[in-house]
Parts: sequence; structure tokens; C-alpha cells
Amino acid sequence: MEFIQFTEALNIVKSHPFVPLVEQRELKDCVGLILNEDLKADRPFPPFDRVTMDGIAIAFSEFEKGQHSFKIEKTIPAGTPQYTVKNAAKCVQIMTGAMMPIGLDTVIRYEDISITDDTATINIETIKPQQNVHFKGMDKQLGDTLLKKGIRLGAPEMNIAAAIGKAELSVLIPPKAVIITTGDELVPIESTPEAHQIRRSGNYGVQALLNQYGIETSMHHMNDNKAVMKEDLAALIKTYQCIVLSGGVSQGKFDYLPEILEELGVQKHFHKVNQRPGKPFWFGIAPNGSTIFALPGNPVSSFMCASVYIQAWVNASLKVESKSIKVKLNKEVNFPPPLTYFLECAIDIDENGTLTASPFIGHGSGDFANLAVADGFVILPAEKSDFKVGEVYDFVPFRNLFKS
Ligand SMILES: Nc1nc2c(c(=O)[nH]1)N[C@H]1C(S)=C(S)[C@@H](COP(=O)(O)OP(=O)(O)OC[C@H]3O[C@@H](n4cnc5c(N)ncnc54)[C@H](O)[C@@H]3O)O[C@H]1N2
Ligand code: MOO
Repeated sequence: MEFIQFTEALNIVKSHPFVPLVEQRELKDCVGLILNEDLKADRPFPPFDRVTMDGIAIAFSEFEKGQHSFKIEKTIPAGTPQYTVKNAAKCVQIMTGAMMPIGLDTVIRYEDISITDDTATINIETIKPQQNVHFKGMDKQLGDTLLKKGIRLGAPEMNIAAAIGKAELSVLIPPKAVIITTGDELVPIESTPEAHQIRRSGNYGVQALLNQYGIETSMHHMNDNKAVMKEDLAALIKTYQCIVLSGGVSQGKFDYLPEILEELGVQKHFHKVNQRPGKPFWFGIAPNGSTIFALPGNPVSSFMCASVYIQAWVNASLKVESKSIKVKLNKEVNFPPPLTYFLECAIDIDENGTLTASPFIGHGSGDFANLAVADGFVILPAEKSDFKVGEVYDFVPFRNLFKS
């Protein structure tokens, strides 16, 4: 079971999905979550013939007959019930958002008319019948499905849900996770480290990624004491359906985790993937069904494993397709080891609209400062060692690429 290939490891992770929780959430808390109901139009969109410009409303047939000056019969603000014009040879002043009066059909904006006393005169030669009106049901009909169960909710979906009166939505969410750091050298971020210590940091990047995937998280730290670790872990497995460990999975004399996990009866699905970074990644399922991701401690390794595997696990569990993103290398890379190489890259869009990847090789999986100049990982396959400029490879983002 040693050293499986990347795609096999990914498939194993994806084939052990969690069962999502179903919750009613306030609309403002739904962005990024998966909709668990169809949303249908409760009225036509728009619900009435909506005026789209401030100006006057006329009957086009009068203009067609040659009439250019119209006596003003009434002034109608938005938010008033529909008016019926008494004399269709007259006009009404009307505001954006108002209902088109019965008997009129065309709006001319204030910029194209002049008003003296109680008469409006049209100053342009050409107007189109029914211009500046957003007609009832033009966009969607009553009962039309506006949003389908299973989509990921973003900003545009908030408008739609609000418009049909949904103050709360039924959404799918992943189970809460605990991120567990291990290692005697790690101190809390509030502390000033001694010369031999470092602050715990990689777990905060992993936490932010998990939050982006809709997973709520808690943090826990364990020192390198096998008995205490075993006891802590047994309790945490009972509480959390998703356990994300970092560190302690390699060959060191104090890398107790693989042993402890085995002693706790966790079924190991793999330990060690033919990849860089993240080689000692360990994955398994506890007897109670909790999923255990034991990520290598090096911060770039844990960050990569969360970006690639945990993201794919969440998408597979929520039945959301992971978007396939291809990027073009803009710098040659030579990487002889027969490992899948996840290389940090910054992404740009060239003059042809193609995503181009500028690799930042950095100083290995401890060089987490290098992540700040990158947008994600380009995946360079294990079978090759020379990757040429212009070649296209898969890419896993850890930022929103299109956010400016
Ligand atoms: N003899 C071997 N040694 C190592 C191998 C190997 O195959 N044979 N693999 C190396 C690789 S690759 C990796 S990756 C690391 C992973 O080791 P562990 O998962 O056991 O992680 P640790 O040893 O606990 O930590 C590694 C490194 O990362 C720092 N760390 C850990 N947690 C955090 C955190 N939350 N924030 C910041 N930094 C963290 C830790 O201090 C270590 O420097 O093993 C290699 N060794
Ligand atoms: O796999 Mo380790 O993550 O190369 O440093």
C-alpha cells in the first residue's frame, strides 16, 4: 500500500464522501453553500409592465399620427397602484419603477422632451413603440424554476431568492472539522517563540481553505506525547466527522500518528503519495465513519493537500463538479523525480485570453512565504521531467482568480 499515485489517491478520497447536513440558513449566510431546494418564480419577472426611464408615458399610436405635444394628465411615482389614463391623447409624467398606466404603452425620457406649463413636447424625431418598458413576464413566467437544487449559491442568487421572498434557504453543508496541529516545537501565535520554536501557522492557512469550502472549523494542538495524543484523538474522533491532522506522519522518531491511528482502529486507505509536496499524506476512515486527513506538517504540503484533496472531497460529497482549469506554462520547468509535482504559480491572462502560469519554485515545502506570490498549483504529471513553455496543464487555484 506504499506510495500510491496522485490520481488513485484522489479517487480514494472522493469515493469516501461525507453525508451533508441539511440546514435552514438566513439568506445572508448562504453565499458559497449548496442550495437544497428548487426556487420557483412566485410572480412573473417583472411582475408588472415596469417603466425603465423617468419621463412621460404616451400612447404610441398618437405619436404615429403626428402628435408631438401632449397635455400632462397626471404625475405617477413608483409604488402607486396602476393608473388608467382618461384621455389617451394626453400623457402622464412617470418615474422609473412605476406601473405603466392602462391605455399608454411608450415612455420618452426627460432628456428627450421639454415641459412648459402642463404640456410636454417631444424633441426627437424617432421613437420606438413600447420603448423604455420592461414588460410583465418578459424575463420569467410564474412557476418557472429560477434556481435548481444542487447549485452553489453566489451573489446573483441572493437577488433571486430575495425577490421571491425567501428570507431563509435550505442548504447543504459539510460537517464541522477539527484541525489538529502536532509537534513540541509549535507555540501559539500570541507567544514569542524561543530560538528552537516556531509559531503554529500552517493550520491557519488550512483553516482558511476549509472555510472557503464551507467547512466550519475548530483548532486543537497536541504535543508529541503518544499516550496523550491517543487519548485526545480518540475523543476528537467521537466529536467530529472530519479530522484534519497536520504533522507527525513521516519517518521521525516522534511521528506517532500512523501508529496511533492504527491503534484506534482507523482504516488506513493510503499513506504516502507519489507527489511533491505532500508525500507522507495519510488518509483513512475511523470505525465511527469519521474521515481522517493526516496532512504532512510542512506548511506548503498541508496547504497543497487541503487545496487539492479536501476541496475535491467536499465537491464530491456535495455533488458539485470540480471545475477543470487548464493553464499554459510561461516558463520552462525541469523536474526529474518521477512524482506528480504541484508547483506554485501566479496566473495571468494573456492577450488571447489564455490563462498563463508563472511558476515560483521557492525553497521546498517549508517555504510558505512563497505561497503569497502564487494563485494556485499547476499539476505537472509524474511521467515527464521536462515541461516546456506553451504546454498546457491542470491547475488547482487557492484564490479566486477573477477577483481584482
Ligand atoms: N527520513 C525522512 N524524513 C522525512 C521524510 C521522509 O520521507 N523520510 N519526508 C519529509 C517530507 S516530504 C515531509 S512533508 C515532512 C513531513 O513530516 P511530518 O508530517 O511528520 O511533519 P513534522 O515533522 O511534524 O513537521 C514538518 C515541518 O513542518 C513544521 N510544522 C508542522 N506543523 C506546523 C504548523 N502547524 N505550522 C507551521 N509549521 C509546522 C514542523 O515544525 C517541521 O519543520 O517530513 C520530511 N521528513
Ligand atoms: O512531501 Mo514533503 O511535502 O515534499 O516536503
